[in-house]
Amino acid sequence: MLDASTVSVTVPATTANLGPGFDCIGAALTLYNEFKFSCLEPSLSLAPNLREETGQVKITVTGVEADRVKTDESNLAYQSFLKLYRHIDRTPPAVEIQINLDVPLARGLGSSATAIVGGLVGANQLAGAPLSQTEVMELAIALEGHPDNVVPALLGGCRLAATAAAENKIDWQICDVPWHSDIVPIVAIPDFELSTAEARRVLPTEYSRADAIFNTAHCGLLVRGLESGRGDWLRVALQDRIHQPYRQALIPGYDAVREAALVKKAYGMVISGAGPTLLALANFVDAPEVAVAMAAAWQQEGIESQVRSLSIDVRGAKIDS
Ligand SMILES: Nc1ncnc2c1ncn2[C@@H]1O[C@H](COP(=O)(O)OP(=O)(O)OP(=O)(O)O)[C@@H](O)[C@H]1O
Ligand SMILES: N[C@@H](CCO)C(=O)O
Repeated sequence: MLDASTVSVTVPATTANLGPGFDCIGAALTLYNEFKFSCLEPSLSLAPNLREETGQVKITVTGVEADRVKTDESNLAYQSFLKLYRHIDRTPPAVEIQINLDVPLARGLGSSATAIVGGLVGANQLAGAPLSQTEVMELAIALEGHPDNVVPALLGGCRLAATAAAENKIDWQICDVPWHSDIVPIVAIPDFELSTAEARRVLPTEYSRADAIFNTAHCGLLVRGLESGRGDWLRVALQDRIHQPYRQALIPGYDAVREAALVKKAYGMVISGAGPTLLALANFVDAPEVAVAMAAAWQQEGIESQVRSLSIDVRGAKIDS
């Protein structure tokens, strides 16, 4: 079989958790990274005994904070590319990867998920699409460790992921969460990074029954609030006791930015993913003032930020061959 030799994959940024949906809810945003894969040689056909990685890769990166992304074999998009070839028992082709970034790194906007999804989808396409979208999704979740960024990055929209018991592997149920068109996601992206690993280290390993009940109730209300666009529900729903109380201290200016957003009638403000980006949800009428207030509040704390009113991406990872 001769594979297509060039494929380009555009992958949206994502905002995970949305307050109470820690590690299970996320939404794709209209901000994108692009990954272009060009085979430098045709890929070899099924050859389980030739599975050593060739190590032949050339990576170039352009766009936002391009110099911060590794261009050697440890690059996450390339590692994900290799993972798919390993999974299908085929030798990966030598490849050139051109990455163009618009999603800032380590800010809580799913940059790592874009690299994982980009690498897996690109490899699958170059290999002639041997894996279904569900199989690609399962590999992506395994690589990232949790589903809330990679699932919406792959599928688009706002998604809730839950596991079902299965014999030898985790069986995922993915549910789309309708997002009312009046609700605008506003991201305030500060000029400092916070790695997901660091933001997960500060979390407890056990929680009280009261906190578990609190988040269960708020997560249910969040789903209905997003669907209906009801402000009274969203104002209550965007509260969390699983991760935000422990992470706020890692984000200087958190209280001031939240207060500024709420004064301008945002429904609520949460940490986007593992932070440090802060996400406010507001009615489209109030969104412009909320955005200005969040930027001003952070500036008063001596922190530069970029604040953007975005929309929900409904397409997910998009392939151009
Ligand atoms: N386009 C990319 N190509 C290769 N590697 C990337 C790319 N984008 C991100 N990464 C890798 O992912 C790391 C950031 O991952 P991390 O999980 O800390 O942040 P995030 O994914 O931006 O945030 P969050 O998971 O909270 O949304 C980077 O330091 C880099 O190693
Ligand atoms: N649910 C994850 C998202 C970031 O990868 C977290 O909050 O740690």
